[in-house]
Amino acid sequence: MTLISMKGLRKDFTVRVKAGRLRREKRTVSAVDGIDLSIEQGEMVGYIGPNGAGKSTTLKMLTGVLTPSAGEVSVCGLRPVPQRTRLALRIGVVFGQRSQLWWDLPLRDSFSLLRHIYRVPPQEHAARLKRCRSLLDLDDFLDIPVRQLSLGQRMRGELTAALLHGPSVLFLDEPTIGLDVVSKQAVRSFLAELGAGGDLTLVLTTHDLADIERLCRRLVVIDHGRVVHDGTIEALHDRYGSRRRLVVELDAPLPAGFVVPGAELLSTEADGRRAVFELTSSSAGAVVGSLPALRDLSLVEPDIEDVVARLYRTP
Ligand SMILES: Nc1ncnc2c1ncn2[C@@H]1O[C@H](COP(=O)(O)OP(=O)(O)OP(=O)(O)O)[C@@H](O)[C@H]1O
Repeated sequence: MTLISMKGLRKDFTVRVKAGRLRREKRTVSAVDGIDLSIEQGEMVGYIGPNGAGKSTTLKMLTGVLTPSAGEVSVCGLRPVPQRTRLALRIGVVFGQRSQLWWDLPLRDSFSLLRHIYRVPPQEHAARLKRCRSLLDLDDFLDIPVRQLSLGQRMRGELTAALLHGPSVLFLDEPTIGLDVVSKQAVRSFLAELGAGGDLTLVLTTHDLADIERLCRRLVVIDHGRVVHDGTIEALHDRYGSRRRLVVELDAPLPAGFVVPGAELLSTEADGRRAVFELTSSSAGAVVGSLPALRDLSLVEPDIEDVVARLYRTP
């Protein structure tokens, strides 16, 4: 079942730019420039792109914060702006930079207020909160006012707040921004656990590609407000010719002019006792089989950061 649909979605902003010492002229910025996309129930989609690509603007249109300039958008069968109140019951939203919690209240009280606002039956609320408390380790800071929480603690609170009414779709804008390694892992594991149920649909924007690798089967890359890739991470590697690397340690230096068909020797170090091959069409086994005096080896998977950086640079 399609839960999110965008057809020819556009958002133009009119901005005033300096055009001389005293003059300013109007210019139109197409933040989202004709996006067609549909997302099915249960999909976990990474929505990425360089700064200013239009990610937040898209999320704002999907969540009813911004009215599109043109095109159609529907989320859970609703039109986000005119049906915003009904939509709020079906979606959860976490914008990393903004809070939906009450700054002066302890987390526990924020959660209880949200139960009243969304009119969640007490048992349902209690069951969801229990799950979040255990998966996100909330108990140590449930009674502390939100303003005194660390960023990582607050983010765990934000995720809980976004889920207590049982939304079908979760929109996350940079949920791990500024978090330390441990908190990032806690947030990712929590989201992975939620996704494992197969019911929750998740749209995630992030500049941290480890979030995507850990969570998302599908990757949508946008640039200048347009979709430039829509597919799996593997498809991205295939498209950009990413290749695995084989690093070998040898007991004797690699013979001069050493060649293996289907692999390219990228570099040698330690007087030829360490060599790095890129596997073009050959298997690691074929290279290893032809190496003299092999002591140790490791295979390095292609790095998604490199591929995405190349994609961002492609005009
Ligand atoms: N309210 C606004 N008024 C004018 N221009 C805007 C407004 N909001 C966004 N823009 C412009 O629209 C473009 C897309 O911005 P958006 O915030 O959607 O990008 P983003 O992909 O989320 O970027 P980032 O990764 O930096 O958060 C940018 O050129 C931005 O300057």
